[in-house]
Amino acid sequence: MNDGQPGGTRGEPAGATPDEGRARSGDAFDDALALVNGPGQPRVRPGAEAATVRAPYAARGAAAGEGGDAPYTPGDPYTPGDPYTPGDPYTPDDPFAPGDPFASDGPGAPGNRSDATGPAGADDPGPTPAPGPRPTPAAVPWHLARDIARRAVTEPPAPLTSALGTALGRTLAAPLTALTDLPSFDTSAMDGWAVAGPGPWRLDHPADTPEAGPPPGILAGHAPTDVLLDGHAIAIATGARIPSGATAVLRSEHGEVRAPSGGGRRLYAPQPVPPGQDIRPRGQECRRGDQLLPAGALVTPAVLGLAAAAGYDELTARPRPRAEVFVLGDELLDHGLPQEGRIRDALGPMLVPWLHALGVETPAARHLADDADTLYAALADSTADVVITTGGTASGPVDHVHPTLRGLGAEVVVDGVEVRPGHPMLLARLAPGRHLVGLPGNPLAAVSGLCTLAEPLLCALAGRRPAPPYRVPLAAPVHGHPHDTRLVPVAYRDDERYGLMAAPLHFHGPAMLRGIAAADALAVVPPGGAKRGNELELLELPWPAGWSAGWAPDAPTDWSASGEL
Ligand SMILES: Nc1nc2c(c(=O)[nH]1)N[C@H]1C(S)=C(S)[C@@H](COP(=O)(O)OP(=O)(O)OC[C@H]3O[C@@H](n4cnc5c(N)ncnc54)[C@H](O)[C@@H]3O)O[C@H]1N2
Ligand code: MOO
Repeated sequence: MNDGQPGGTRGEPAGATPDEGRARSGDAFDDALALVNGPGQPRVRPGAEAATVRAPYAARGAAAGEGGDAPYTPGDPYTPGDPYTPGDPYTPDDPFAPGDPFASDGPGAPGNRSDATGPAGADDPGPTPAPGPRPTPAAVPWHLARDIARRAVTEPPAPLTSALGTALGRTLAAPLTALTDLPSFDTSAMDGWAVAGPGPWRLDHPADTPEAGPPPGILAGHAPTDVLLDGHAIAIATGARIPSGATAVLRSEHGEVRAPSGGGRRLYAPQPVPPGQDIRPRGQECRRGDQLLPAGALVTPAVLGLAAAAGYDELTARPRPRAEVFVLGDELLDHGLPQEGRIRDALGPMLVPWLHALGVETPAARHLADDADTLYAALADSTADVVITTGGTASGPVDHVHPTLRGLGAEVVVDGVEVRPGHPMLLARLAPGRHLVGLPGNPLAAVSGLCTLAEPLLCALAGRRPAPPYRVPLAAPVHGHPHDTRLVPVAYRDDERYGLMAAPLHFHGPAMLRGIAAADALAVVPPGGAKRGNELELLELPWPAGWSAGWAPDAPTDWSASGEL
């Protein structure tokens, strides 16, 4: 079946000959994009302004969202030969294009779990309750699934008080209030002279310093006690405390020192010096007691710096959630080339650092044998806040997740989500405060489950606020599933005419990682699809936040623990 690869030669980038697709731009990202989609476009990271809704088509009214090809005028820079245009091979090969053979994975396909548990149609007798001590819920819409996952946490783990450095990546449990005014004294913003009143000024030497040579002046860290008299000046360094009586600071490059014949030194300024110039007044940034950040803010390196400046030695913050990853599947290899029906584990190497990037403490993934007893023991023994399993969510002969959850008496909170890929994902409550997220085994389906269920759950466990929805217009149309939401890898591109846009990437089949590996985000495509120019919600991939929070991936997957392969 077509697993989402573009048309033309199977496995070649869409809209390009094989050679074109592999042209190198010299830029790693453009090369990656070219490998995925054909010749690349410059990469543009969204800046602060990009966090707001950008609506390049908004002025064209409803046509942008509903009116066929209305937004595309002749001469549109995307039309001829653009790798993302409607005529691009991307479109007919889309897994949800009518008549696409991939549709056999769709909702009408025989044996599709979602059909068994999804919303009832006119003749549908409704979901059949699964056997076991607890009824299992029907598949839920994608937005609802995220909401349920977020609300599954009734009480995040108790906050801990620790030295500043160890609070990195935790979440503020209470607002950060200033313990001092900032700056805590009137401060010189420049190297130069503190002056009192209008010039020229008589240059003071601090007590006990020789008259000859440049006056040492007031340095940062000093606490001047002498009052600066009107008509006097004294050298001062950036960050030094302004002496009382001073009215301004004159920058060193703006003043001239002369030594008149009568003795002493005089300081001249070519321009009048306005009162307050280059003085940072006490309390300019905050007053003691001001709220600097709300509870729920992530403790980033910048937050640590602010907290230190504001007088904190310790922070009280909610700990990073602890997750464990169990990789299921006897077919998985941890090294070398796929052989004899066995394939490489793509999920252990991906999920653990992905969780680190989300600010989650996660040891190396454990590979468990496809054996119900092994899974039962591992789940029963785990003390993690969240256990993440991969594979075994469907109803194959070695899909043990559902029966094991029943055996453990776990409450299945979400059993299937109306999203492609990844619809067999699940969320279960193992015990009060402990959850399991079951990710489907297909690698992009696992990413979908991670973003749909694990990320909101972990965000709530960390006591963090959910990020506000982020919407960007699509650079090309995307087919929709008839009933389910789709998550499609996209890369940002900067459009001369329309600004930031999200370009859908090829190789988005459930078993493929090639698209997501080149992506900036996953676009949330509503049932029925989206046209070019439609603004779609994006789930940004967490790399910048994760890497800046300073975690490195742990040791590689441990394959040797007892009871495991
Ligand atoms: N009768 C049905 N069969 C399937 C359905 C269904 O609704 N009814 N859904 C399909 C969908 S959609 C998905 S997704 C998968 C989910 O299957 P499981 O979660 O049970 O996963 P597995 O069967 O173990 O594996 C599926 C696929 O992924 C490969 N895999 C598994 N783990 C890894 C890994 N760590 N690294 C790389 N690849 C992995 C595995 O070899 C399989 O090819 O079920 C469908 N079937
Ligand atoms: O399409 Mo499955 O949902 O491959 O995850």
